[in-house]
Amino acid sequence: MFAQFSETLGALQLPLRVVVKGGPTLDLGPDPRVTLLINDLGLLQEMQNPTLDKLGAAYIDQRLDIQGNIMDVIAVADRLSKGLLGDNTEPAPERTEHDKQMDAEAISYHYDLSNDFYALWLDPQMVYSCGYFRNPEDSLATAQTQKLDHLCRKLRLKPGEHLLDVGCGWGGLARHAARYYDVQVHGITLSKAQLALAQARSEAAGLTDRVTLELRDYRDLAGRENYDKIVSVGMFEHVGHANLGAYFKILFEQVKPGGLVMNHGITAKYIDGRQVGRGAGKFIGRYVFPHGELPHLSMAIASMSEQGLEVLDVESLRLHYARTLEHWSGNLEHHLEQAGQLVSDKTLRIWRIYLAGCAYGFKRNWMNIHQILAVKPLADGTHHVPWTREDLYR
Ligand SMILES: C[S@@+](CC[C@H](N)C(=O)[O-])C[C@H]1O[C@@H](n2cnc3c(N)ncnc32)[C@H](O)[C@@H]1O
Repeated sequence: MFAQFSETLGALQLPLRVVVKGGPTLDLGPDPRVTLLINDLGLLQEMQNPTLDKLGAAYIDQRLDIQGNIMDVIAVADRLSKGLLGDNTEPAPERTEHDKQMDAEAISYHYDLSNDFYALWLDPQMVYSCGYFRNPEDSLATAQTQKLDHLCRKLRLKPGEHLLDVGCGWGGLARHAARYYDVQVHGITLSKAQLALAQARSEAAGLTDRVTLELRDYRDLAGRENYDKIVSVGMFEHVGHANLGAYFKILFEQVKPGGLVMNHGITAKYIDGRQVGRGAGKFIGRYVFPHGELPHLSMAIASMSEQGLEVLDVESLRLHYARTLEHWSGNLEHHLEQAGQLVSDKTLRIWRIYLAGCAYGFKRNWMNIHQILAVKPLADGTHHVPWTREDLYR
């Protein structure tokens, strides 16, 4: 078994050392930077068909341990997987009918994990979405502040306006918009842990007169045309293809005529949803974001348009997200010991792979992220959005 394994993999010349527990050690190429410690011999057989979800699962289940820089580990795993399996793509994953209970459970699984754990590797504002790097060398904190401001500028926020933040996370955008743009923000989230900390932070910042945060599903927003502007950041990945139309319909109904809607979210590489990354998406769906779904940009735009939202502007921030994830992953790697005291070993293994793997995937164009700005036109079809983008960059 080991001879067959070494023959198949040796040809790939990977900078990889394989150490079999209680057995031999094998270098699969010169200068190994990554070591795989195989705790379960059965894995050698499975590694003849090394999809990334299988490799990830083996690590999570402790059948496999890793040594080396986590980014190198991901790169080597991908080379190994690609070397044996090629570039084949899988059909689109099965989509689920999302209901409120299913979504609440999925959100709680991910976001109610531990605020202290997230605080270890996010920026000080705890913004959990792609940053905006004016310069690739910007710090994470700078990039996140720039992103919050980029969104507020795109929304052309004016003092006294009412802003709905759908999926407000730990409230970073709500505080930024209230503090610097003097708007009234209503933020909703499905995570109890997020809400508690977001509320505490808005109280500590003395912003409770302008920031109202609550536990609420977007489907439970009451009334119509309550808001001048709506922003949704990193949330629509949880909506599901089946509910995309209903989601944008709610945003359309909630915004006043002439108001702007910003949808910032991750989008699929291919229109038909076929998967890239040899099982990477399967891993994310199984361990990280249950029932998460990525629509293609064209699908999001079509769905917004169908609901009456006129798309004005689209910006891809793909490489910004790769950089953001590199920061998150790097921060987590620097705090592994503390993290191990806050979450289980299994969770820590999952999040290590997820953050480094997504940094790798965004860099390689396995998925994208788009800010889509739309307007709900006035009754006569016009609107008052500036005729150029010049104001955004002044
Ligand atoms: C990736 S986080 C982004 C948080 C925040 N926008 C940020 O950029 O830091 C996704 C957010 O969407 C919220 N969310 C997901 N599904 C939701 C739903 N059905 N209704 C309301 N909020 C939801 C989650 O609770 C979480 O706050």
